[in-house]
Amino acid sequence: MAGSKYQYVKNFELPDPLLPGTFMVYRLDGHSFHRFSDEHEFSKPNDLRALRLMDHAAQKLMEEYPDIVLGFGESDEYSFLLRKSTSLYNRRQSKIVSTLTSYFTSCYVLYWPTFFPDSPLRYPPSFDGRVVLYPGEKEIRDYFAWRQADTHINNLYNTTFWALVQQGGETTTQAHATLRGTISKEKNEILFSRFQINYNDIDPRYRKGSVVVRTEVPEEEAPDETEQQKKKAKKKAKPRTRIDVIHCDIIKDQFWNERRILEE
Ligand SMILES: Nc1nc2c(ncn2[C@@H]2O[C@H](COP(=O)(O)OP(=O)(O)OP(=O)(O)O)[C@@H](O)[C@H]2O)c(=O)[nH]1
Ligand SMILES: [Mg+2]
Ligand SMILES: [Mg+2]
Repeated sequence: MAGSKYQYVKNFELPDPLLPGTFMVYRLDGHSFHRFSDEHEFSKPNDLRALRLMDHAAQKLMEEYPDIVLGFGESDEYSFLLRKSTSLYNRRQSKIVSTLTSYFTSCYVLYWPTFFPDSPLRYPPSFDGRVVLYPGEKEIRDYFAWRQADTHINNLYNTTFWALVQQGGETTTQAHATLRGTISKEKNEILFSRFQINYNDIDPRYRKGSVVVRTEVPEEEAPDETEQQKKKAKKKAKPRTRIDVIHCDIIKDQFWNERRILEE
């Protein structure tokens, strides 16, 4: 059937497949969260509620999309690694980016009241999304190292900045000036000598960001299952997994050696 005379316009919709056999990293970032965090009075330098909500939305996304093998979050952003061989939506770029971004955003809004029980949403938050393809394991390791190094740099800066303002009585302009041109060691020294803060004692959640991984669940760890559920679970070829949020180093080899993240 030829369809209607209008149908030719469909030909303007071009396919946008992502190169097969490459690693796909999908990253989203809160749109204008500088304003959003102000309007919702996020605490400075880090708002635990907001970070936990991001982590929760990331876990929900990974529950929905089994092809995501790793997540990493900091501030208003999250990165997700998809299996190299994923055929999610036939690797159609816009379909993947728009659906994942929309699902994460919906989760962020749906679970907002759980994490902000005393602070209703004042306007609808939105996130941008993108996919970047990487050819090999080295680039994937370096990508995640880049994001975690960024977490460290930003957190050290923000922690020192807000200590100068909140505890040191400096104005934000003065604090900017105090920190201009300082290296990490100097920020650590300001924190320690002026505010008795040992940077390494700060919660790893803030220093390392959030790492979301699938962990295989050994059978004895699910004690409330019935015998029938246990049998059913055993029958399944795939081991059962749990989606955990941890705050560990992902720059060194150990994390990657302990897990089979980069395997098919
Ligand atoms: N107070 C506070 N602000 C936060 C927190 N997490 C993120 N933000 C804010 O969110 C911003 C995120 O930075 P960006 O993503 O670079 O900037 P943006 O304003 O979202 O702008 P675009 O991403 O370009 O749309 C930070 O600069 C902070 O203003 C937090 O835990 N506490
Ligand atoms: Mg942003
Ligand atoms: Mg950001």
